Amino acid sequence: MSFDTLTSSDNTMGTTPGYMPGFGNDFETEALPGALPQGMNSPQKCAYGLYGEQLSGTAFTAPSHQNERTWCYRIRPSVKHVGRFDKIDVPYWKSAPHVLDDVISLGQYRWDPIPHAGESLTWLTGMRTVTTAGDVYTQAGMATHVYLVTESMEDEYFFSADSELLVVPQEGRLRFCTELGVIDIEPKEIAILPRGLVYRVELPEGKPARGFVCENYGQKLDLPGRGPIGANCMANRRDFKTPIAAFEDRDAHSRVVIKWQGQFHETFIDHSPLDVVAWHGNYAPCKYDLRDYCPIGAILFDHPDPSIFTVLTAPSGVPRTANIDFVLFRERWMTMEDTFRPPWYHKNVMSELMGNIYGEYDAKPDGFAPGGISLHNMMLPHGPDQTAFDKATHSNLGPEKLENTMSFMFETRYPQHLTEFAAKEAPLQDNYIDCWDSLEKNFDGTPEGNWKR
Ligand SMILES: O=C(O)Cc1cc(O)ccc1O
Ligand SMILES: [Fe+2]
Repeated sequence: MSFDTLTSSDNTMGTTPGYMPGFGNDFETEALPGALPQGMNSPQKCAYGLYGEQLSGTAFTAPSHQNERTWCYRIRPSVKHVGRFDKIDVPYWKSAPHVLDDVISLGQYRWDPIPHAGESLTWLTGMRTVTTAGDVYTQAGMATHVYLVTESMEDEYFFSADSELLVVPQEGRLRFCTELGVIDIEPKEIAILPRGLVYRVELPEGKPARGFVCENYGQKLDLPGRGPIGANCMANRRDFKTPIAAFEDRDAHSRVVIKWQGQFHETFIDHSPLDVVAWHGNYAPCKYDLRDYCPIGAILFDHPDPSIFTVLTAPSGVPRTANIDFVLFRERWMTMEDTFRPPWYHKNVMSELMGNIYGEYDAKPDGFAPGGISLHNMMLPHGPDQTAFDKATHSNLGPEKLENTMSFMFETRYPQHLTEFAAKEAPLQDNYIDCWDSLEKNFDGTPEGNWKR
């Protein structure tokens, strides 16, 4: 294994991150030989003069198959990475409950891609909350955001005590220099940043980046149970990648920003907090390539529920009713016979926020652009637009490959509330609901119906 260690003048944490395969594994990794204690967690004196420290992601007493924690061996303990806190304003990053009197969230909404604003924005200042759901104070619900990043964070670090972040890039690369190692992602990949993990976000190519974030206030994202599908397909555990240890021993005046109970706080220190030389455990960030997702689908007739495309799911406490399902609609074959193949018209007790990563989504060939977002809130009817309906009802149904398509859904049991940014600043399509305007009555009392097209 190669190690990315740094000199005190280096700010990059290496250029080629290394990863370990597996989802939720008990990993161990060291950036200096012998830095990781063997057979115990808390030796009287740690090698290299390091401090031992535990990062707990679940209650100490959580059932053992769910218990997550990581032991870090670091240059300074985390208490040295914070000082006194001052509240700061991060005006576009909102948390639930955030229900506005003059904004109507009841509706079907769609946005054009949110453009870069022409101002210099970091991961923190470039986060634009679109919806919030549930309640951050009680660790239930989520928020959805679009990030518009044009600048790397420099001598600035962040962690969210409120949430785990699921990051879905749509344009440009990102580098997460975290306490536990470095993760690079680009469009078609995702990253998961656990609650409490300190990191800095860089643009490794210096090019602006845009993408989507699902902020999970609740229990951690997990792989869905496959039930009768068995042990393979959908997202396979081995395809998730967790970074190897990397650290900085760097003295520089630095700002640490913490999101805690929906509010932002800053504190200043005189060194980099990314100083974990070795670690072991199962509470760690990871990345996943969405091209590794192996969809399971209908092979004779009918259109199954989209839950078959669940990549990750976060429980809510109500059995099989997710706080968040992350669902992927990617390239796949359509083979169903005598079937209306695109998503059916429906109303859903869950609320559905979708984003287009690239290409065309089969239910919305018109107007749902890459980078665009749609929201079909709890119990709001929706379904294919006129173009998709016409194709689905009149085309010959041979096997057809849906090519050049990758959209996703953040689905939650909680209704989603629009922020002021989403309702008033972002490029909301006023005419979105017109996409169903021309759907006609084909009913004429005869079994054949009166198909005008
Ligand atoms: O509304 C949508 O486009 C998402 C969706 C897709 C699908 O195949 C079935 C149901 C569903 O909500
Ligand atoms: Fe839907």
